[in-house]
Amino acid sequence: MFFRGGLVAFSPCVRALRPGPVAAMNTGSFVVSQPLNYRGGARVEPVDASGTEKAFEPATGRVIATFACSGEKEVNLAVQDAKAAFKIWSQKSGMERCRVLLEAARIIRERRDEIATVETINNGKSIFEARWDVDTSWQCLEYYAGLAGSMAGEHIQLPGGSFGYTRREPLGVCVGIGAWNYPFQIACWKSAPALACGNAMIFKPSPFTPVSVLLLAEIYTEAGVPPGLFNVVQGGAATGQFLCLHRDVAKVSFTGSVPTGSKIMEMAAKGIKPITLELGGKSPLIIFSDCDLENAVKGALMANFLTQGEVCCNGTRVFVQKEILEKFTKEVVKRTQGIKIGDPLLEGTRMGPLINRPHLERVLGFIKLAKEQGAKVLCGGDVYVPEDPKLKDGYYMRPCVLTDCRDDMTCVREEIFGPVMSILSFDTEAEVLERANNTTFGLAAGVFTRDIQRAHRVVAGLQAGMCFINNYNVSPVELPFGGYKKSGFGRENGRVTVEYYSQLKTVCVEMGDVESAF
Ligand SMILES: NC(=O)c1ccc[n+]([C@@H]2O[C@H](COP(=O)([O-])OP(=O)(O)OC[C@H]3O[C@@H](n4cnc5c(N)ncnc54)[C@H](O)[C@@H]3O)[C@@H](O)[C@H]2O)c1
Ligand SMILES: NCCCC=O
Repeated sequence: MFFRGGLVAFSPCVRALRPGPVAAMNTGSFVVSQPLNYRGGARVEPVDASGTEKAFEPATGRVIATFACSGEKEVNLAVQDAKAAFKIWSQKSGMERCRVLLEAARIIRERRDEIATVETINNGKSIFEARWDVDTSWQCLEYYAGLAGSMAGEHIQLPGGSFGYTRREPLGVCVGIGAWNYPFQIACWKSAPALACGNAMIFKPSPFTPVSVLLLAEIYTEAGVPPGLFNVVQGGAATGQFLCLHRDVAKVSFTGSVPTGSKIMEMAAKGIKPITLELGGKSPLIIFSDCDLENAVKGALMANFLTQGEVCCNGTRVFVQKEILEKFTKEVVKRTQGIKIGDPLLEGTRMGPLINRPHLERVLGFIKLAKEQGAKVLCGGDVYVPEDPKLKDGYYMRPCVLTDCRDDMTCVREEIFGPVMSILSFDTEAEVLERANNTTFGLAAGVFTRDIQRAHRVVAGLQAGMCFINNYNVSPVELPFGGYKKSGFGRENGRVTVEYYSQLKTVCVEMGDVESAF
């Protein structure tokens, strides 16, 4: 059996993890005992290893899995299997691929609570949020299933009855490398367009969150992809390097930090491989005094506190126009203090633990430095110890609101990746636009105003790939997502992502005689 322990303690619509009887998915009892690599349509132990890793349950600090990091031989086998599956899959029509992806989306929907529960246990985000992540995952599969049947080239008429046409062809074996904050969603956002375009994929999750992607691998198999089309290798930097440097890997799509993104780019350059980089951010959220205050406050909390603030596109630099600074800040603090922290599997919880102890300490370090640099803590920013004794070793903190912030402070310049909102005040539109853009990042940005002309004018001036007007951190899969500047390039979601997982072949057809120069 895959998951050991007692009985499932959630809604009756949840099925047991297959294969095997009912799984233990309570906080404090979940353990993974089956292999976490997936190759050729089945779970396997890697044939060689470059060390081992432990995965934790952030809510309790318990180890839930110990696994081997895949070595070069295992990576070679995964590539070999993916190449074999690619031969079959790339020959299927778009409609055939569409049907398989739709079936996978259906199974994800059916297993929504089970997947969300696994994600919550391994990542720490609340079950309430994890269900949203699962929804944006199956929606992504449905979206690209819909596009698969209509991927086509062009026909171009040439002189004398000759013509040309283009074929949109897959790239081959693509590699997906994921971060730990949205493990299941990231795997879906990469694999759905890759598979829809006819590619195979090898996915390497973060070693902090190795578990939920196995459910996706099993679901793809159940839905009917050829064995080897979607493989999982576990490991950290060394395993990632084997993948990126492999001569038979055609493309790498990476989600993670800027320093790692830069290394991926160097490795890809060696093989002239196309890459997609979804990197970090320090995004601005601009609140004008004519906004709907209630919505702006809700937007600011959405922009800062989802997944314990561990969200790449968070709007952590909250610029508030002076006239409403006091009123806005008071309301934000009141609502932040009301966020229910605790066991992430409880229905009422809205903030769980951070991913691990070192990261918690890093986030607390940012807050300490912010105070030293002159910021004022209006609420939170300290360790939280839940009353439930089983949670005492978890990595909880109270969400923090900082004020009296200046643009030169570390908390305003660097990505904290924790529940820390920095409030800054401004006077004019021109001023705030300049300050908002004064960053090396460019992932996202938000504007709250009732003035429709201003909203579009400001958004046009913002140097960010994903801009929100009068909302923040919603993820419709129909819209392209990705960054400007050091936040990366390439896009996930939306129609454009087909371009990043396919290549165009031009065919020139002569209907007459060759006109030779010789
Ligand atoms: N833009 C986005 O869509 C997006 C989404 C989620 C997270 N992020 C960013 O990710 C960061 C947090 O994630 P993280 O801590 O997992 O990032 P990270 O860069 O430390 O690791 C990301 C992944 O890269 C792998 N890796 C590390 N070194 C590697 C190497 N040398 N070669 C190949 N692979 C390597 C890791 O094992 C992991 O799977 C934040 O900066 C966040 O903003 C961005
Ligand atoms: N829901 C999108 C989040 C991606 C960044 O972390």
